Parts: sequence; C-alpha cells; structure tokens
Amino acid sequence: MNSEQLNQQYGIGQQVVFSEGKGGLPVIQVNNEQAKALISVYGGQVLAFQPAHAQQQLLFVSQQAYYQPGKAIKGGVPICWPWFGPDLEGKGRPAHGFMRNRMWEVISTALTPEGAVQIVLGATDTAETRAIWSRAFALQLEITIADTLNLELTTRNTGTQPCTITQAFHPYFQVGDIRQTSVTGLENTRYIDKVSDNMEREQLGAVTIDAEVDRIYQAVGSSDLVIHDQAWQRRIRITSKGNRTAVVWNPWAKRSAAMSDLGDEDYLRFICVETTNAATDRAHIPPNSEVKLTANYKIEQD
Ligand SMILES: O=P(O)(O)OC[C@H]1O[C@@H](O)[C@H](O)[C@@H](O)[C@@H]1O
Repeated sequence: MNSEQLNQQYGIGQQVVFSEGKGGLPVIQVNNEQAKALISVYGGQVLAFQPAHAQQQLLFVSQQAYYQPGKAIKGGVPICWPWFGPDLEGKGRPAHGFMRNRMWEVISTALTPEGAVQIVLGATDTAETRAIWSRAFALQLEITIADTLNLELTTRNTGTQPCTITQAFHPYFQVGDIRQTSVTGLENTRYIDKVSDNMEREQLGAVTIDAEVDRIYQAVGSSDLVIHDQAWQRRIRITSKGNRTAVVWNPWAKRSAAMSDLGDEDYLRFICVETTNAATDRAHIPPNSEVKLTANYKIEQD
C-alpha cells in the first residue's frame, strides 16, 4: 500500500496522518494535544516523540541516516529482532536482526478513551524471512503515544518447534551534552564490557560517559533506569518489562567519525539505553506461545 492508501484506510483526521517520508518510505505523523510523534513504517521505528510539556525532542536521528530498503535508519528506536548484536551463526546476516531493515504492515490505528494514539504494526514470516531465519512467527509492535511513549513488542511462535530469540528496543535518546549525562538504576549490577574483551565488571555508582561505552548489564532489577540530562535540565525515565538485561552504548569520537551514517560530533548528542534480551538473557518461546517486551519512556523536566 502506498501512503495515500494507508491514509485512507488508517488515517485519523489530523491526528494520525500517513505520508511519504525521506527516501519515499511511508511515515506516520501523530499530532494531538498530548504529543507529537513520527513513526517510520519501514523498520517499525519511532523516529520522533515530543510530549506537549517537553521543551526538547526525546529521540536523536542522524542527519546522515540512510533511508534505503535493506539499510537501518540511524536513530529513533530501532527494533533489534530476532537477534541482538552480530550474527552469532556467522552467516553474514545483518547485526541486530532483520526487522529494522524491512517494511512492516500497518495492523491498526486508534484513539484511546484517554486521548492517546495507539498504532499497531506487525510482520509475519515470508519466504524471504525464512531464508534468513527459518522460524514461523507473528510479530506485533504496539506504539502508544500519550504523555509518555510506550512500546510493546509481542513475538508469537506460530511454528511447531520451540524457538529462541534475543531482541531489543535500541533507542537513541537525544541529550544536551553527553559529558553532562549520567544513568542511574544500574548501581551494583554486573555487566559485560564489550570494549574490554567482554570482561565482567560491577557498576559502582551512576554510569557516566567519557570514552566509548558498550555494556550489557545483567540481572537488571525492576527499578527504573533514569538518564540525567543536565544540560537540558531533564530526566528520561525508562520503565521496562520482559527483560533481564539492559545495554548502554555510546560510540564516542573515533567510532562516531568512522560511521558513515553518523556525524563526527554526533556522539556528544545521544546515548542509547536499551531494553534487551541479550547475551545469556534469551527468550524461549514454545509453539503457539508468545513473549512480550515492553518499554515506557517519560520525559521529566526540572
Ligand atoms: O547498528 P547501530 O544502530 O549502529 O548500533 C550499533 C551498536 O548497537 C549496540 O546495541 C551494541 O551494543 C553495539 O555493540 C553496536 O555497536
């Protein structure tokens, strides 16, 4: 369906409008009293979210991002699925799975009685996906745009064999200055340090960033993770369900400069704090069963 047909079938007045975005890829613009958002149907990726009370956008998107079939859009909230990180089977498949690199289907759009906008995108296995990953699945992403941004990713195993996945919401949170940013809620948890040969370490105090950081925090408890963005005098509160791990990533200067879809100075302007099933935190799904991964993002202005 092109964006005009999508709009006819799923548009809701001025509040939910489908149009052609960059690279001709369909996007959904949400605009109501509670918030504004932009969602790419390609990748099932929220690209922008700003509640009415907030002075700044929640998410970072690179000016140099690709908007091309087969490539991931650098920024917003990419969906890593059905694996997180590199292809562990060494088959040359894309890092972070194949769902951030393809078109999703629009399943439904609705206004809730509380005035929120709810959009459901989905995907099922095809000959093309089975050539990459042999499993039968039905995937649904429910995006709720209100005063907060809520994401719920449901994976249903529609095959006859059990299957195992790793997955993530990989948000690029915009910050005023990474050098004045810290993350709390991970104190005293152990993490795999991907920039130090996967050594295991313990987090002492808040996470601060003054070099490349790439860590998988394990046995993450039920407490919220909070990004303290001092430069913009705000906090981003992350509440999640369905995960036992969380990833903190910032590429810092050298890696930022080496990435063709990221500006040299961009590492100063974002932090990824990811809700994950990563490393040994895997989701096992029996046939005809499902698992859910949920994250809620709230901006608290000082
Ligand atoms: O594929 P993207 O969006 O550039 O993100 C890459 C990064 O994603 C993070 O989730 C990983 O922990 C990093 O190891 C990786 O480098």
